[in-house]
Amino acid sequence: MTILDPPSIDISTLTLTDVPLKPSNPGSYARRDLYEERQTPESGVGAFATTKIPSGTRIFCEESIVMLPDEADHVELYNMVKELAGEKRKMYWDLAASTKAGKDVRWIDKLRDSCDEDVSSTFNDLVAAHEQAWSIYETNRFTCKSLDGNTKSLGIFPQSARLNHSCSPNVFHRYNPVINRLTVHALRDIEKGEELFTSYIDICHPTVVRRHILKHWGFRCRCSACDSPDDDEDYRRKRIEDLLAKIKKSETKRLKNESKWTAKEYQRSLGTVIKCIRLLQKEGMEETDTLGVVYTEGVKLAVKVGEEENAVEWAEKVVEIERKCLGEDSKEFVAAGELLEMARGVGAKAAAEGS
Ligand SMILES: C[S@@+](CC[C@H](N)C(=O)[O-])C[C@H]1O[C@@H](n2cnc3c(N)ncnc32)[C@H](O)[C@@H]1O
Repeated sequence: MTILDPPSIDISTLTLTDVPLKPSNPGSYARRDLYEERQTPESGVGAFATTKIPSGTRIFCEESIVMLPDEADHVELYNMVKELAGEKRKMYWDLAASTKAGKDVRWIDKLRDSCDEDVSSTFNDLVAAHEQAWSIYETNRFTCKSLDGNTKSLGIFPQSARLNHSCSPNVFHRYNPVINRLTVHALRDIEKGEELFTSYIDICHPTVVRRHILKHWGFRCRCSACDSPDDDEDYRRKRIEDLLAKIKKSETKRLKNESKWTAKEYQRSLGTVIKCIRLLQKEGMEETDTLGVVYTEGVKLAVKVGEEENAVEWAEKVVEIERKCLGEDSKEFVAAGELLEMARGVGAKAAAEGS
């Protein structure tokens, strides 16, 4: 097939509302049959596998106990935490608090204004309680994007909040707006006794940037990627970060100008995608969702340059990656299925035209 033939489904116009999402309510759970929480020597409480956990297993599927818009302040948070009852209240106040008080203290004036009785003797205690609640919130909150991706909230999921960080994680977390739960999946087989680590940050940054961002949580990461004496590994992560930015930029350009793109432009973008895939594989990031994102762009480009076999193979990988990282009830998995269908359709059409 030539570049001028459009694919049978134009993915550039596919929106989330087109994706047939399964309505489901899977309940809220943490698989305590698979892991236990215990104190670590240097990282507070952590979660440890008590049995072998196969790759792709959903270990947590948790509802938030606190969820606030991105721009909420100390007073709004405290008012929400105050309403928590019983076990949820205890869970919240038991969580780690690692962040320091911020410089913006406008919320203190707001708090004073909202106190309608004379609280002058207890006001300092009230401020300290607000600061503690805020530090817990900042240390443990997860980003929660709405189904259309346009609204960002921050939620507390108290069992998943016990997961410590690694820049070479063995589990993957994401808020799933279809089921309104945070899910955590095993990225690979995890052996009994291993600690479960998720990543709090974008692991494609080089070490110096990761260290800087992780200061927010008040620790220095000692994972294999951060302590690696291999400078090449750091170089590869920096290169991956650059390639991902390049892929994003060219995708934006392509979507704006699809009809005018030349074969050369498609080929050049595909070359960048292939380089990025190789580096992600070399860095051992083969199972992460990032690779799924890169393969997805690869599929869209491959169908345009007539590489239908690659397109189908990569789309199959996207389906497997999304199943493993996010599960079949995620919008990403459903979209991956659509992508595979499109790639197969284009392949079949090309084969029919060639025969
Ligand atoms: C979301 S909590 C994780 C659970 C926490 N360990 C606890 O005791 O509840 C984040 C905090 O855990 C600690 N932490 C997480 N990952 C760590 C790591 N790799 N090394 C040292 N401390 C870590 C830091 O204090 C961080 O602020």
